[in-house]
Amino acid sequence: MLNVQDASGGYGEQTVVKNVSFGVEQQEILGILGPNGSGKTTLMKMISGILPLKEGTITIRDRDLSAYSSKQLAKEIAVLPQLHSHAFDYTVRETVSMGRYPHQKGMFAPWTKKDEAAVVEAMNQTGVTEFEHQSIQDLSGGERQRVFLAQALAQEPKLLLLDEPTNHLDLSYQKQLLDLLKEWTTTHELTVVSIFHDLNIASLYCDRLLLLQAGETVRLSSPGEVLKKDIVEKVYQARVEAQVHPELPKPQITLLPEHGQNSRSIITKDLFQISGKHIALTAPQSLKTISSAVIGAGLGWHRHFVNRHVPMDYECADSYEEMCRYVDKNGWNAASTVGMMTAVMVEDVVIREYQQEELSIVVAVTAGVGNAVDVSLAHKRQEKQTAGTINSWIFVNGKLSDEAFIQAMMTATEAKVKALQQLNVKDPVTQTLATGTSTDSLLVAAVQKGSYVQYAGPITLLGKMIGKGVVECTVKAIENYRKRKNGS
Ligand SMILES: Nc1ncnc2c1ncn2[C@@H]1O[C@H](COP(=O)(O)OP(=O)(O)OP(=O)(O)O)[C@@H](O)[C@H]1O
Repeated sequence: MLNVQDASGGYGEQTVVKNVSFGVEQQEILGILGPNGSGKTTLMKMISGILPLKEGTITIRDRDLSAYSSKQLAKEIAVLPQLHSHAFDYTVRETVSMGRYPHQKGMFAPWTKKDEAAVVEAMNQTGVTEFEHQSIQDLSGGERQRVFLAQALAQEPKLLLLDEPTNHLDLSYQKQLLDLLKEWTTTHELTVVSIFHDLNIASLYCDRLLLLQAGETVRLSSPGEVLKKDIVEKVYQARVEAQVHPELPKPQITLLPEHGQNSRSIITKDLFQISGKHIALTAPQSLKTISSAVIGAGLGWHRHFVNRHVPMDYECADSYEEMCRYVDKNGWNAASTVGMMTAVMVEDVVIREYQQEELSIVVAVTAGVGNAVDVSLAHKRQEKQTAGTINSWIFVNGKLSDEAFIQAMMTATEAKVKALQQLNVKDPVTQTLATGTSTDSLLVAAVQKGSYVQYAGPITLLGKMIGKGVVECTVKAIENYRKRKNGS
């Protein structure tokens, strides 16, 4: 559709865009990214024919840009420039109707049914029909932006050039506008080239990205290949992290500000509060967590940690909601709490501290083995899940990588199995060695300050402490449980 070959351009003597080459397929969305002043708008001006090339060629449908008359070009390309505050005193309908100009034959050409249909569709699709008879001067920035998009769409272009289209739009209209463009690429065979400052929006909606720096191409590829931590950090001169999107295989860039959580918070045994109803810990600052808890599960940042006693026959249609209510009622905020449940007596918890070199951890375990399970034979069992019994918490006074968080979960799980072996705990149904209970839960939480921990497998510094700590605490917690059972 569009082909840019070795294109250079700029203003007067100054060459701003240098030797840029790329092609855009029909129905593709190409995003142009780059820091302020990197030449994005200049390149757009070159593509739309406003700014002549100093070198190279640009073709649209294999025909050189210079071979098109301005009216012919307007039938192919529509441009939505960056929104400016000034606007003429036209109504919304008049403004959108101007988009039909390239399709009209002569000054006094009749307004055709096709013109009317294109204007109505464009206004409907962009949600501006309700303002149809209002002056665009009376609209908000976001509403005006949608009117100019409607004008561009009414033009029925094959190629749409956009400069920061989501500027001024709230989240909902950003999504609507970009969903609409994506849809038009298939329904109207539209091709889109758009400048973006928001890297994450560009990642979500663009098929490919062109990243510019000082007028030159840094990279031209899929979002996954362009939005890499090292590339973005170098080009934008900012600390970032590239993370996964929860639903799509598209990277999302998160800024890492220079201000972090200030003081270095250390988790110690003294922070635990144990009552007959629960074990609770409120950290001085939020901790990064990974857990399989009832609330606050998965990856997150949490400040409150609760392991709550529930009766053996606890049954609730929505234990998540019920647990949130319990946590809120007790004065913690459910959104910042990792909450677990256990049927064992919480007074029997075992909490111990471990330290090696610069690194320290606190392990807390509540354990009961009434519903112990041999995972290898669990497929033979039919009974329902009951409240969790072996709940393990591991607090790390260090900074963990993502790998370390996951390896810490694995190491802790292996250690728990070892504790059950040591005590010869059996699955009461199969009479084979148990590997856990039916609903065990695990938390790894880290202060994310101090010693950096890249790995947490069994023979790493952290892994060794987790291995020793979880085995010792689990064994002791099961002994406490057995003592109470035999004693009662
Ligand atoms: N009309 C002009 N005359 C002279 N120089 C210009 C003109 N327009 C832009 N420039 C210069 O060209 C360079 C690139 O500007 P351009 O607007 O293309 O950057 P950009 O990547 O779109 O920036 P931004 O993200 O800030 O919109 C800048 O150094 C700018 O000062």
